[in-house]
Amino acid sequence: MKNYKVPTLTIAGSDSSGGAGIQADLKTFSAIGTYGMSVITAITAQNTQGVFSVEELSKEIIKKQMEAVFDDIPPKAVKVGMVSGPEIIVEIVDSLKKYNPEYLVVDPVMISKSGYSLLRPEAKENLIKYLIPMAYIITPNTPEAEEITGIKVESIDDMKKVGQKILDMGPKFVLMKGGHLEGDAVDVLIGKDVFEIYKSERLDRKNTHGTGCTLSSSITAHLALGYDIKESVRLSKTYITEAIRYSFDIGKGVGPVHHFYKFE
Ligand SMILES: Nc1ncnc2c1ncn2[C@@H]1O[C@H](COP(=O)(O)OP(=O)(O)O)[C@@H](O)[C@H]1O
Ligand SMILES: Cc1ncc(COP(=O)(O)O)c(N)n1
Repeated sequence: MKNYKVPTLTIAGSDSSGGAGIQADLKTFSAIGTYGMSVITAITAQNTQGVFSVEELSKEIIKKQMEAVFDDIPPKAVKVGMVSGPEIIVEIVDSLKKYNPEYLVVDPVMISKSGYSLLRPEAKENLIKYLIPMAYIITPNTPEAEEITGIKVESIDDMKKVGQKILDMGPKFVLMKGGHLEGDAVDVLIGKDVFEIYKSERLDRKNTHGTGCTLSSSITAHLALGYDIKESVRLSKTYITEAIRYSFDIGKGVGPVHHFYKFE
């Protein structure tokens, strides 16, 4: 059930073309029916054809944004996306520890669909050491899961094995996304006493800019609305599948998914 008075927060990078990052997150928070807020970590000059430049914000302004939000409108659930550099991660982790939100969804954004690195290599260690262990749920795609564990992921069996390794790093749940594998689009949810497979048909679509951002924001919004983890992932898997089905051509490259397909 929608409730536009339930606050949700995204801590992520800005995508000037509106298909991924903060912009996708806020659209998703609204489409699912929550009150969306944002802490911007970095600004990208980006469109459907690629990422052309990235400028990180200072850790001071990130801290101030977190204070401003949490002191006034404590979010029910928080999502972290692009975090860019090692100092920013430390700042975000410190603030999250201080405010201790009920649900923390971590989307370990590393490389854009267009192949641009959105996480500086020297930031990987802090992501693994500090951010991943505090997540309620982390949502890696297969290349990200490989980066985190150093193990190849080429099958659903690999997703289970590597997902378990990531679970051992401390998060409560891991959602291994299988969009980069062949065949059906299969995601695997792993927790201490939880193991669920979410399968959908693979849609033959070119416009998949922002799929990961949209899925993790949808999970965040559903958790904030009171759904449990399995139901939040199930409803979000349906949402992303339909958003991909109705994705559309805008711009000259890889266009966005349709966040508001339900409202057409
Ligand atoms: N062509 C597709 N058809 C249907 N679902 C897809 C397709 N590509 C990705 N998905 C789904 O979209 C979500 C994002 O997946 P993925 O592409 O693995 O992550 P990311 O966008 O972070 O790279 C997952 O639920 C995945 O199963
Ligand atoms: C600011 C920002 N955050 C995240 C992504 C990843 O999205 P995708 O993997 O769909 O390119 C992106 N391109 N830009």
